[in-house]
Amino acid sequence: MSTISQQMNLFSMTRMALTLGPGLGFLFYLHSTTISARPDVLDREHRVKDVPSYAIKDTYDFVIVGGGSAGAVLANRLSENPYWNVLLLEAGPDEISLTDMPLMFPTLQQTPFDWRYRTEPGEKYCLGLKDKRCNWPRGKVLGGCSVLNAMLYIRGNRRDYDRWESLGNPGWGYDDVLPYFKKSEDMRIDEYREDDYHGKDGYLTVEHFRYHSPLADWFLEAARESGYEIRDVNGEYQTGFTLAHGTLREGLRCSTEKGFIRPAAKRPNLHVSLHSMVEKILINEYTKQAYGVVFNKFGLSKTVYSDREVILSAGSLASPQLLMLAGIGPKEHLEDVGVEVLVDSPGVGMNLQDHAALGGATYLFEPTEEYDDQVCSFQLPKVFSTETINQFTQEKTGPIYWLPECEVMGFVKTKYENQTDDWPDIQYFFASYADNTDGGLFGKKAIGLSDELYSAVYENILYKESFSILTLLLRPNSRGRIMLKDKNPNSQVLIYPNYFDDPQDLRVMVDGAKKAHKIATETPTMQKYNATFNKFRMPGCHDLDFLSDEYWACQAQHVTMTIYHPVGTAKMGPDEDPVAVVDPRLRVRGIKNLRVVDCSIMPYIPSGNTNAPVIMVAEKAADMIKEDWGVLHRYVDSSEQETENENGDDENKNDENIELKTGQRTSAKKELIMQKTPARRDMDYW
Ligand SMILES: Cc1cc2nc3c(=O)[nH]c(=O)nc-3n(C[C@H](O)[C@H](O)[C@H](O)COP(=O)(O)OP(=O)(O)OC[C@H]3O[C@@H](n4cnc5c(N)ncnc54)[C@H](O)[C@@H]3O)c2cc1C
Repeated sequence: MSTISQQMNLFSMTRMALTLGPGLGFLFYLHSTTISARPDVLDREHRVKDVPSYAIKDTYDFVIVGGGSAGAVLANRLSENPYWNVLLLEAGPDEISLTDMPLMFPTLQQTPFDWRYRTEPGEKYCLGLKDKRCNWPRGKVLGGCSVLNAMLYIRGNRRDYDRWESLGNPGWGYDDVLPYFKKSEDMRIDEYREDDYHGKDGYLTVEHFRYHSPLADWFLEAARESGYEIRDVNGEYQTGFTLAHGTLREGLRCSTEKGFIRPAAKRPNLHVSLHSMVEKILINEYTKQAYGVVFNKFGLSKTVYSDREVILSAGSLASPQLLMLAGIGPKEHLEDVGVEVLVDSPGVGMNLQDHAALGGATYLFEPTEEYDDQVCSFQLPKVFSTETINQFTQEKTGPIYWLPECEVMGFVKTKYENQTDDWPDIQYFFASYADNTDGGLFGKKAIGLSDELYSAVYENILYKESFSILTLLLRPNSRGRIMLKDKNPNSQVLIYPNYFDDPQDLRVMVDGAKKAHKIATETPTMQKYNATFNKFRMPGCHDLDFLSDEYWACQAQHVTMTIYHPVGTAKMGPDEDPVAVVDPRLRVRGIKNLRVVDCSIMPYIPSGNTNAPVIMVAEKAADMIKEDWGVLHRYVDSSEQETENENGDDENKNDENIELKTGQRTSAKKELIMQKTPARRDMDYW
């Protein structure tokens, strides 16, 4: 490093250290004012009560490990049956008021709500990040990643699910899963409420973000000028652009904790135990039957037994870890780390897929006079103000309801994709935010940008009006892997994402980034605001022609950003597939009474963000579990229900035993015929 860049680096670090105090001061003031002025955010009445250790029973029908996106859905749906007792074990705490606020999205990472994973270093990715390792945030909180995520509601493409089915997974085609997307959804965007692709009676509320900057309109207009449709990308067609749809209720985050657990929190047959780190799945080595778990709560080890099933919903990193620790995994690897092999399951931890993005594509622009008194892009000194806090606490408006990281989203096809097909291979996040606009306080820390890169690329354009575009690879060919570090359940797994292992992934990314660049610089709308690419180059890419294909590829390999969607590490598949870990009913092969229900089971990553898909997976899994245990469950969709009502039937006729009265929901759209079914035990195991 030259002396000039060393000095720049030192200046940058000192400046950040000096601005950290006021930044954190803002957060503290916002948090404390919200507590006193916004009881609706705290929602004390509906919050879950952590079951104390002494009240935890010895045995439950179902023990769910992990209260994240999927686990929360299961806890609700399984405890709909009043004859079943359900225990949900979550390693983290409950949400807090800051997690509700869309603007706070990047500030939640690298905090105690985040497991703070980091990938192993590689030669082809994350080269501009600290130690050449990417940060992989994962929610350690009730609601899991749905509490840390960017709230973007995207389902993926019809073809994704048809492909899952074609691999030998009956019941997972698009026409089968669409009813479950609809079942979970409480669509509140007026124009989509009555549409065939959306549901309005589910627990997961979907809205537009309440606050937008003028850039949102410019982005949409630029996309239109580039020939793209503005449409519902969760509807009949996916290719096109849209104002972001968010998992939001009244403008605030609708995590699965808020959506699914709060309405069920008062059911007597559901126990939720927080701060409960599951360390071991108990499996009878002779019968190969799962019968409970060992977990640690506040330093005390506790064992609970399951009468029916243990369900792993600990996410794509921890579920394969717990399987491997229980002796279910690739034989050689288990032997290497000294775990006794129970089932040689070569697919556990394999098939890791993630959406990698090309980060750092920053554009400067000049707003015209009419925007003089407006916040255009997110600029920390303008947005972190008492006025913003007052708007939030007193008027329920303002930038706290904003997600500058993605105002507009697009799905496009590169030259490598069939142009007549509606199966885009690239997704864009058009952001009225860039890493220079927060002075490095949050984004830099969350991604893990190196000090050297930050000072070289951003220090000269600090707090200037800027936007950025994230280009994301929707269907990577590269595959990564999760491995155990050792036998200790508290050790984090080793993550090898292997981004760009297949060179075609880099080619697709480059073509996608160039298309985005055209939208950003060659459309009349963007030219009106003189949008230009940040001229300060990536260290490591200096020698390459600026914005040549090689330069874009180099940038992708330096600022490689996870879009936080790891999937596939315990994939489902038919018996013939030797690396399928679970069957199409999500039962772990070779073990009885053990299922995996979370992102791990996805054989291929969906073409879009993964929260809505995993919620769909959990909704469907809950029905499969009910079916498998002889509990008839029929979901009646709205049209059928209306006919029944016209015939004079009481719409709540089967609901008297079902405690669904908390929250805003009615359970009128369901008909549940519950019967007490005996647990199937092959032997007495304790
Ligand atoms: C920063 C970020 C931004 C994202 N943005 C979006 C977005 O905008 N839109 C979108 O659709 N998706 C987004 N995602 C991805 C999406 O949220 C996840 O794919 C999804 O939430 C994963 O759900 P899951 O149920 O598989 O796992 P998780 O939600 O991760 O749930 C796993 C749960 O298990 C708990 N757990 C783990 N190990 C143990 C243990 N041993 N004992 C007890 N509990 C345990 C964890 O604490 C966690 O609560 C984002 C994710 C992140 C992290």
